[in-house]
Amino acid sequence: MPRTLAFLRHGQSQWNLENRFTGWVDVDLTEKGEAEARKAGQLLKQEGTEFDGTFTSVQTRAIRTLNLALEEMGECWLPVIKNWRLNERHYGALTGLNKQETREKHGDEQVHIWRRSYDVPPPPLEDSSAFPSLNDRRYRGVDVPKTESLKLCLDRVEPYWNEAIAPAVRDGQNCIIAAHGNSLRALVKLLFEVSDQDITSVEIPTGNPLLIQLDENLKPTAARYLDQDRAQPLPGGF
Ligand SMILES: O=C(O)[C@H](O)COP(=O)(O)O
Repeated sequence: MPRTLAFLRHGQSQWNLENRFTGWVDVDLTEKGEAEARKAGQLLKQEGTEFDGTFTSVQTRAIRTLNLALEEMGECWLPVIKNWRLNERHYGALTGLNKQETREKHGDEQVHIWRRSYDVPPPPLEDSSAFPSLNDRRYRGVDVPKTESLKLCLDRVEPYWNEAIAPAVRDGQNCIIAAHGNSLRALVKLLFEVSDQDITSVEIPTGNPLLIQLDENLKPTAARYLDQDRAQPLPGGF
């Protein structure tokens, strides 16, 4: 029995608009981001897939994107499971900084390494940072990272895939995963078996559902973005 997964990156956030490194800071969607989320819901509805379950992070921008999409789909009743392991990659000491100003200060190459290399994390967030997550009660009992490369992000996403999402999919459920640019890149790397090198050029557009068909071994057999005008190249020849 084929299974369908929909990966949905949250719509534009306030700090996407301001071009700031966001990571674990809980910024909300802009009006454009809300519209992107609704459009994603319309596209998912047109597609006609019957979804059984949904997963998201504990960050407002992903949760609201999912809720707005489900509202458009007329499927607000679907179960939603939230887990910090689907959060955005932690941007360490870059958190809150403007991406262009950071390029001007450290150079394009260094910033590209921080943003897209597989295993080079940005410098750690300092304890004096204005953006601590440590005391946030949603992270009680969580070993809150001080920085993460994509590899470190995958290291905490993968157990959640194995323990929560994969069993549901194996069970025959079609699932939506509403998350973030880098936690979804981590899942794309895992599912499509993308090399450490090739994952550096994978970009996932905001609010554009990526529909993936999986076989019984959870190997992708087809994948496409529902909004083809805003699609990005996919790994694995899809
Ligand atoms: O956390 C962020 O700043 C964004 O959500 C993802 O940013 P990136 O494209 O710079 O990795």
